[in-house]
Amino acid sequence: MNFSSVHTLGRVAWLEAAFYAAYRMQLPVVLWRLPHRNEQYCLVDMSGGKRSVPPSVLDPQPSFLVSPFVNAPDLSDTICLRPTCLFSTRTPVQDIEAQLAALPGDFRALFYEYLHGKEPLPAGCLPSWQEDTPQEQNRFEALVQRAVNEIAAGKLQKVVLSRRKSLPVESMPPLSRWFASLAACYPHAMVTLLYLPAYGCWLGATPEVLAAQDAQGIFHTMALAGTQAYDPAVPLQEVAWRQKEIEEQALVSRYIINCFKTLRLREFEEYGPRTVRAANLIHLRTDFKVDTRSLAYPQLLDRMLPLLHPTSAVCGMPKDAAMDFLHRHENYDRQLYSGFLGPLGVEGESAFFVNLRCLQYTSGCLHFYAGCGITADSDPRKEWNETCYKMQTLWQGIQS
Ligand SMILES: C=C(O[C@@H]1C=C(C(=O)O)C=C[C@H]1O)C(=O)O
Repeated sequence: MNFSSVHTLGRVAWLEAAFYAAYRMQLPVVLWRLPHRNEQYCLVDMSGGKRSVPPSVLDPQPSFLVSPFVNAPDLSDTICLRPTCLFSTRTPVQDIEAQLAALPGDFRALFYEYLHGKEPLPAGCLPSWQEDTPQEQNRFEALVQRAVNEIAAGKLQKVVLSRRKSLPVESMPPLSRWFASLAACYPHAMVTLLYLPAYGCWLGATPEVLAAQDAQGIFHTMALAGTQAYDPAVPLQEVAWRQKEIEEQALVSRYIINCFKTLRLREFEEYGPRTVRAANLIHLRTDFKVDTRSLAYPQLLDRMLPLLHPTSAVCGMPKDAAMDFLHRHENYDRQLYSGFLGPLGVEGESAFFVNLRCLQYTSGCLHFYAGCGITADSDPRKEWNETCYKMQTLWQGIQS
């Protein structure tokens, strides 16, 4: 191998090569780019990705956590990826090569074939967008109506209903190119490309922080709910919200405040609600911050994570009644959609995001996922349209 030619390649090519080599060898791998950052990271786990209670934020070893939507109360079904190899677009090439040396020879061979273009990167075409059938629209609108009726009967206050749209594809799509497009188009989002043997490939650009703790010990979570299409003619400060969205978002804020109360923590700061943009959509958002250093509470994230997931932004209120409704009526397995994912202790930071605005590639199909919060005032047609906009957001991002 000619090292000098390898060294001149952009580091992004190294991430791509590692992704496809791991995918071909059915090893867990994830690429990610945090909101408002430039660096992209890659983690490959040769141990296969074990399920466990999430490691503590105080654990000195970095990891990447992936939780399905349905998890145990102690989150023991979380997949914990440990790095056999972990590098970013800032890592010196010599360091990446030293890490690769620890990987098996067949992985390295594939890796360098992708890196040198001897093995072409997947280049499958984007399928054409197929409109949903009237049956699918009717089914979803009837589901929304059923939820509205149960809410009116006082059985629950809010439930978040979702659906999956599947498009057949002939060959593996250019997932890493789509990852790059999303990273370029959506700087505010957490952009992830993940492969897990049990779940296939997942690509997403999510605007929703579930829980994070930065290197300065600042804990952050948010209540994000209420959705409208973004209209560039209306400044964000002038956007008007209906009572329905205001209440729906307030329920999420109340849910988060209750989590703090469970821990008897009063020292949180609350900002908002404000209108924020997420690609071609806008939402209402309240941010909550806690200075864990001044409170001497470094493990706050460990305590909050199992209380927060799943928040009423993706499940509902009360949580058990909403989950029960979803089990009885939603009629499909969300898998990783509306679960959470993110790095733990990578360069001193941990940040978990709700897995929204995502697609899954598995066995000849692309599956798009989207949901919407249902309250007593929901209109089934508007909720249907909301799921369409959310899917289109991702669709537009990968095409650009
Ligand atoms: C469920 C989704 O989004 C969630 C639901 C929202 C809503 O109901 O308005 C808004 C943001 C997210 O918390 C999704 O994008 O699939």
